[in-house]
Amino acid sequence: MANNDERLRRTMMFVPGNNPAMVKDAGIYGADSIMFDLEDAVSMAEKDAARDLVYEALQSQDYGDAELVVRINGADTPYYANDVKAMVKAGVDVIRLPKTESAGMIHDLEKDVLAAEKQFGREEGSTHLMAAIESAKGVLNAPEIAAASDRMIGIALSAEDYTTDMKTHHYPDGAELSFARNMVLHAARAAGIAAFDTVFTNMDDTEGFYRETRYIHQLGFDGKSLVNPRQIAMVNKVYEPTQKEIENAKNVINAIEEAKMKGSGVISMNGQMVDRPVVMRAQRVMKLAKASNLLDEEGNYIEK
Ligand SMILES: CC(=O)SCCNC(=O)CCNC(=O)[C@H](O)C(C)(C)COP(=O)(O)OP(=O)(O)OC[C@H]1O[C@@H](n2cnc3c(N)ncnc32)[C@H](O)[C@@H]1OP(=O)(O)O
Ligand SMILES: O=C([O-])CC(=O)C(=O)O
Ligand SMILES: [Mg+2]
Repeated sequence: MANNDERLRRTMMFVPGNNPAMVKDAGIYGADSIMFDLEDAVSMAEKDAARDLVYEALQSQDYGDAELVVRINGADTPYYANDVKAMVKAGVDVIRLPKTESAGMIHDLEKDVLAAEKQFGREEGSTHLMAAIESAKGVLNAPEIAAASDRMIGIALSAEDYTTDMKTHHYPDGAELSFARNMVLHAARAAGIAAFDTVFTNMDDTEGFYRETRYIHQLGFDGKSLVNPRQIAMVNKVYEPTQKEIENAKNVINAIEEAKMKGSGVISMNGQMVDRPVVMRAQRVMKLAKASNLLDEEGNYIEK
């Protein structure tokens, strides 16, 4: 299993790498992961300046507990080699490869990252990777891509490019994304890594954003790529467990602890069987409850 480090990744916010104010303030909004973009948000003329800006920020800014991700330019561009070197040198947590179509692209990136880790004295294996799936070919190869490296922490569906490749666009009901979402999600789960849903670009359509987020939460995605800080609280709201779910999760965890002391791995609670999968779901509920500030010091539910 790859880097399934149990970190919560509900929100991965794109920050244009050429915007000094946005890069500087990116940590104040509370995203689980901050993703500096060197690719499509940055014009050709600004590629080198954006790389320098993000490199400096990674060295000097305090982004708290957020995971720091950089979307580099693809290997078929003249920017890729310098992007990889600079981001590894800066000690980024995760490199996101855009428009990934094969496991081979991840293997090539892995070699380049390892060479950079050696060159700059970084711990070997410390730079994690993720892939954006943005085409029919990428979707069909998603299982191999997700399992391509022990450095992989996740894969993301990127619907803007994907729907263009499929000769359609991102509709409100998302029917055109159904196959891709299910492929990406199954590929990620089979590889033991995170799955991220696509960006939602209409900032004024709050109801549409909630509808889409509730849907991908129900499917089982870890979270979404975002383009705007206003979307963070909305995603967190959807991922927030209810009081009933929290109380049930606590009861499950207490019951299984008691059962373990009696030497049993399965028990019945209020007539319902409690075994490993139920306990794992309960643990995830408690982690989400904690991240949503819904627990006091004793782990009891607190009304917000
Ligand atoms: C298909 C793809 O490849 S998507 C990925 C590439 N695209 C991007 O990275 C775009 C990222 N998003 C943005 O640039 C912006 O959110 C836009 C252009 C979509 C909207 O911008 P605005 O209308 O200014 O947004 P809004 O009014 O909500 O901004 C509020 C505050 O949040 C800041 N902000 C907005 N978006 C971001 C962001 N993505 N990262 C960091 N800060 C941001 C603004 O600078 C502003 O700060 P201020 O109050 O200190 O001035
Ligand atoms: O990765 C993303 O979510 C944004 C993106 O590039 C796309 O949708 O094409
Ligand atoms: Mg794209």
